[in-house]
Amino acid sequence: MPTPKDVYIAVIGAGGVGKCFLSQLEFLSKRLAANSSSPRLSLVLISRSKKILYSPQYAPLPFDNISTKLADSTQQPLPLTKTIEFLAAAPSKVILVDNTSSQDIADQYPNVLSRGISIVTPNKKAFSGSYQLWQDIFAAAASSGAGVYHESSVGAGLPVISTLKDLVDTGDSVTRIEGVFSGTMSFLFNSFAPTEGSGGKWSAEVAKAKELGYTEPDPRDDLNGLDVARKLTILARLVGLQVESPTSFPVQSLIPKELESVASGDEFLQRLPEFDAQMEETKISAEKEGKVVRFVGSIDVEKNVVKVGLEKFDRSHAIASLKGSDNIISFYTKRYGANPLIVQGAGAGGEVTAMGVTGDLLRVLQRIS
Ligand SMILES: NC(=O)C1=CN([C@@H]2O[C@H](COP(=O)(O)OP(=O)(O)OC[C@H]3O[C@@H](n4cnc5c(N)ncnc54)[C@H](OP(=O)(O)O)[C@@H]3O)[C@@H](O)[C@H]2O)C=CC1
Ligand SMILES: N[C@@H](CC=O)C(=O)O
Ligand code: NA
Repeated sequence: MPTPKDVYIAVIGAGGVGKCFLSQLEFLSKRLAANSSSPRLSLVLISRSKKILYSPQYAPLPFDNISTKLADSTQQPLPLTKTIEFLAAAPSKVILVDNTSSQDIADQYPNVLSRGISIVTPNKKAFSGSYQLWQDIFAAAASSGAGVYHESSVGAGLPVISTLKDLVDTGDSVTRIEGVFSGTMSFLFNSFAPTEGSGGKWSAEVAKAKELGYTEPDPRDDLNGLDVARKLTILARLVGLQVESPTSFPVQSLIPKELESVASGDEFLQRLPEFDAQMEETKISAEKEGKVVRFVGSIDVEKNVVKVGLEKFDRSHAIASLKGSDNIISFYTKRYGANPLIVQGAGAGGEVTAMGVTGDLLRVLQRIS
């Protein structure tokens, strides 16, 4: 029999972020179990595209070798609607952790939340899809009392969304947000066009970024600028701008014209070396001015202008001298004046992204238990 302290956890997606999340969840549930007044976490469902592992009676699934057990599971996959039914029927509170980049799952958030199931996720699709979906999500959460948290949807585990919410909720007036919002783009330009030395080949750096787990499941979603556009859409909405979609403002794509219609991400990566000369030209043109090129985004709140694309920077500029997959996000506000509040650090990677998801899980626990 469940006790009021039991909280059931369902995890969809066990890739780069999902696997790291599971090990952090194991750590957290052990830590909470050591304190008798803390909620007791039970993992009751885990799934991937074509695999599922769940306990029909909501008995906790043991954590040991959970990814292997999922891969070997012979349980019949449940359609998403059945998964939601299963969770809604649980005899205790439930938190759904969406570690996918699926739009289909994101579209179900209003339904999930209206059934009283809380959500934590690094998936940007729900919060940067149509403005109607954004409104439906927060309306469903408000009426059911379920929590919805998505810190890792911008700047991975960096405290970007929580910082912006604190600024807004304490009455500061945010006038401008700008910086480097993509771990992949940061890594690519820091290694392809470093402030010192000559840098690697563009296509080879793209392949490395994918291997390191920085890119979206399909790296074209990073290179076409859409990933950054999604993050800016989320931040713009949080400061009150009614941005309709991530394609409703100027976004520069780095996908060569000739590769725009290739069928798969793998074919795209295979053919990318044919177009290295194009990016090389962009780099050389900046070098001729003594500068380096970087992929940045900005939101001018007062003018309601959002844009994403390449810009040239002096080598001494903070954006030019970032390292690895670091993001840098500057919040200009009335309270902070001429010196912005700056958040900086790793903006991609399984562990740091999962940390933002696990931190959000803690926030939901504080709220519902
Ligand atoms: N990687 C990073 O640094 C960051 C990632 N994020 C976000 O985190 C999320 C996960 O990224 P990442 O772990 O790198 O991606 P991966 O491609 O490594 O993992 C995605 C996982 O989701 C599963 N999946 C996809 N579609 C479905 C579906 N319809 N039903 C069930 N499972 C599904 C995949 O299963 P299968 O393998 O079986 O197909 C896989 O286990 C994305 O939304 C991404 O934007 C956010 C910040 C940083
Ligand atoms: N692909 C994204 C992952 C985090 O959102 C990035 O590189 O920033
Ligand atoms: Na974040």
